[in-house]
Amino acid sequence: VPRVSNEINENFNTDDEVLRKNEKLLTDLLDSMEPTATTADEAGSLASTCPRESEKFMTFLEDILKCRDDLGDRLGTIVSNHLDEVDFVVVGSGNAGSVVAARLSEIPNWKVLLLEAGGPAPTATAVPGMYFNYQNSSIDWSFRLEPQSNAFLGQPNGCAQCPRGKVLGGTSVLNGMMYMRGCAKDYDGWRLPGWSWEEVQEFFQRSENNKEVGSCIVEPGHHATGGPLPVERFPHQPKLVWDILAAAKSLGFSIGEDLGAGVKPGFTLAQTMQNHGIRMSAAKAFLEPVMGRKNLHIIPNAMVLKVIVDPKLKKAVGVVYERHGVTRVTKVRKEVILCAGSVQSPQLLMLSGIGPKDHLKDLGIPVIKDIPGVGTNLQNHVSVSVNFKVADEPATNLLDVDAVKEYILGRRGPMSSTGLCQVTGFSYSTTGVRDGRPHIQFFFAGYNANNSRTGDPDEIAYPGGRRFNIVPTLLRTRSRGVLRLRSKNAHQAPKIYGNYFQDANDIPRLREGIRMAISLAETEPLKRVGVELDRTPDENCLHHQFDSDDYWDCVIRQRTNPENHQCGTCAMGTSANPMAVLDHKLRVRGIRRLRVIDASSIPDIVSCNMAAPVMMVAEKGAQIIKEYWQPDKRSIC
Ligand SMILES: Cc1cc2nc3c(=O)[nH]c(=O)nc-3n(C[C@H](O)[C@H](O)[C@H](O)COP(=O)(O)OP(=O)(O)OC[C@H]3O[C@@H](n4cnc5c(N)ncnc54)[C@H](O)[C@@H]3O)c2cc1C
Repeated sequence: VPRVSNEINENFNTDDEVLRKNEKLLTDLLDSMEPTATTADEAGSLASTCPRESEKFMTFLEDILKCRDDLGDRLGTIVSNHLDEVDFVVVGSGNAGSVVAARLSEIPNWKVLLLEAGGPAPTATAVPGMYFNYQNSSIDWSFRLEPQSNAFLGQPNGCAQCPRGKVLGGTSVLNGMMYMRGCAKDYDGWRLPGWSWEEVQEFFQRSENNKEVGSCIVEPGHHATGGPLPVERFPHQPKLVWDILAAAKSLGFSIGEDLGAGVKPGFTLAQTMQNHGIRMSAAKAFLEPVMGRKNLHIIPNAMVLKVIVDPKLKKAVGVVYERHGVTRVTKVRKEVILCAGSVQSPQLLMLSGIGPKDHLKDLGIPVIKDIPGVGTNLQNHVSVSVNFKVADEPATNLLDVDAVKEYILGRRGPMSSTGLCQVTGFSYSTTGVRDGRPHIQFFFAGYNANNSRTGDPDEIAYPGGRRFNIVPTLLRTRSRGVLRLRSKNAHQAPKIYGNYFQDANDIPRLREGIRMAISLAETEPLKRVGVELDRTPDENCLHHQFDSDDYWDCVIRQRTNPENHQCGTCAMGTSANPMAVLDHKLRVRGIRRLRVIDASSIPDIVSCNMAAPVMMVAEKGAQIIKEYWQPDKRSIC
């Protein structure tokens, strides 16, 4: 191995002959490992996610990755035939749908059909270093927000992006894998029976296989080891990660918080939803191990067009879906469960005649149930990216041949992590109430091993030195967005109005986050390694003095970054709340046999990333369904 590694290092460049030679060396190297099978048909190639000049190397890399069957999506190899009638139809295989389908199919005499609009996950999505590659690719719905007069002004056409996974595993195939739960006040504040922080812990833990129980990052009593979802820190950290944590410590923040035990002010390395350097999407964690179940049927590339609701009985009786141009109907004996996410669950309800009656009438959709709250209450975190540089550090490529070998041979090295994205921090703002819920979260981005032209360790990825970003993020904003149908065509993306910065406190508070990010960069541990604010002014804010409050407010409006934590568009609520779409058992109000279980069901956004909370909702939702249909068996599994 060392001999081959050295030769490749010495010789690697874009020259065809050398490339072929190195290919052979790596092939020989790989041949000495266990033989592996190739994966099923894939939605998008790795090379297509990179600039054209990287095509040769990235194609080569993808071929190597495909040699490892621990990376591929085995789910895509099994495609169910159409079924006329089942017990449950689950729509969408994302963070929620994978959990719901896996849990319901634990009951052997329940026939469960999972319909997913996307196909199998491309092999390289399993590589944490490729975290950013697949946004805006063929497995991303690539939604866009409607333009606003005071936000994302610098984005093309004033439209911000809203990535969502269109693939088996949904957005859990695109996300940053960070695992965290929010804090007690978040859930207690929902004021819904059965959903307090204390009551939902059981459902977080049901999913979890925490591989670091007993380590300093895992507080005793909050975690479990028996679930399908591996949770642990990445095997690799760039050195700057430790400098950032030292910097936070020097500002008085605690370090090494357990984000599963309840987020609080402090900085830490997040535990992540991966298994020693392999992304564990919800599909991979929950569905792959049970894909042999005879009663679990999965149909990828099946786009649900609407739920069929009996208008007299007010009862869901089935779904209409389309696959490869053919439209089909599947009926249900028990329930339809929408797990299509915050954008498409409300879209599907409205397409099915359930939503604000005036809006439906305007589009010529027959109204079956007037529920004004459908599509309202859209909540999200909002952030802005601040650029820093590491003076004098050349931005050499982190994806080189050594990195490939380290990953292929041991699932270690820069490809086995998301670089700086694994660090996060929480803080109160100086003006907000300190009630246990932090106001600002910090994300970081940089040091990703995700693209290379040549695989040469000396290749410069970005001219002008190493760059990274600190991304202060508002966790508690009172601004609320709305989602409306563009037309009654299910293939047309709905209109998403984010309505960011409606609340007058939001911009000053986000500016405070920017100031905190700059203070972090000015601490001794980061100054020592050459970190400094990138003082290249934003070209749209040149009319303000750099670093003045007005300048940063302008940057916030230009470079507004809607986070990826959209929720609340089919919110649970009590009968006293006229805008509630679901009751506390996730049932659509006034319609029988129809539930929504996903991020859209969450009534009030939690103080952190959303994947683990969504999976908790799914675990609890599945339990509620089991108890309803099997009232004599209260604790199955
Ligand atoms: C770039 C990015 C980074 C993120 N990073 C993190 C992170 O590090 N940690 C974290 O906790 N959270 C993170 N999140 C957020 C988290 O991933 C989402 O909140 C979560 O995945 C939402 O789960 P869901 O089940 O509601 O929806 P999704 O996972 O989006 O699932 C919805 C599924 O339904 C399918 N579908 C939709 N419409 C139809 C239809 N009509 N017919 C059939 N199928 C349909 C979709 O294709 C999709 O598979 C991130 C999100 C993004 C976009």
